[in-house]
Amino acid sequence: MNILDQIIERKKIEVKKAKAEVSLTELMDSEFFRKKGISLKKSLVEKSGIIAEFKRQSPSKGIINDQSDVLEVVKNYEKFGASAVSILTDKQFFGGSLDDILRVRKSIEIPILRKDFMIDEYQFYEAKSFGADVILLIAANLSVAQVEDFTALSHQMGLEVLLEIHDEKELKHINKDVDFVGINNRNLKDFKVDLDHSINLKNQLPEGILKIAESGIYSVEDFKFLKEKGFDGFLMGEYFMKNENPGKIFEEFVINVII
Ligand SMILES: O=P(O)(O)OC[C@@H](O)[C@@H](O)c1c[nH]c2ccccc12
Repeated sequence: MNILDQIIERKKIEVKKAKAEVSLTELMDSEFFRKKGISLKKSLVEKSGIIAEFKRQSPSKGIINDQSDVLEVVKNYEKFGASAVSILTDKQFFGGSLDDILRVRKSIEIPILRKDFMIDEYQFYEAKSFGADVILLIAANLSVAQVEDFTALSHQMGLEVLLEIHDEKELKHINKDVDFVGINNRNLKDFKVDLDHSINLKNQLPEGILKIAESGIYSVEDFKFLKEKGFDGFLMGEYFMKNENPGKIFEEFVINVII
């Protein structure tokens, strides 16, 4: 079984457990459930375009940073111009939790992307109730019909949708309602990173859709290359998180790419 399949198997068990512990009605009782979300569409064009990620560990890299405090890091991401923050909420493989979102929600005003493996409607209620504004759908583990249904459900709740694809056969998952298409430069099955492959795929996207380059952006040159090729947004995690002070590295990076 590849790692993505392992994650999904585990996720099914987690969702089942969460459902037994907290009902949908309880989730819908949250103050955030009734609040309007903060739009990434707007902030993507108005700010740096960078969606800066908080990620403690990953299956491909092991521990990346288990010392930094989520609140301190995302406040700095916001302060120095991030368009949004991405927070990994998978515990088993990425060391995160929904509580990380809850903890920071009231302290920042930029959108929060709940980064997880969405397979069940319940998780969308969770995302909204813990204060997320955007959710990720990964084409590699969803059917075309699931992407459509989950997009409709997200919009009903006021969540924006980032659909992640990695190869040509996933182009069919794109529908006119998704808010952003992300191209993952990293293959989630073998972890290989290839920026040229992403440019190739980007050229096959429908016109007018907001395009986000994801993963493996490890230098100012990588960023500038992808920007020049027409990406509107840039999802970056490890480059910042592998340092003791991710917010400081973010600040330096933004200064370098803006000049
Ligand atoms: O740390 P990186 O290489 O900058 O990548 C960030 C982000 O794109 C990556 O964490 C990611 C992209 N898609 C995912 C899906 C699941 C988990 C993680 C991801």
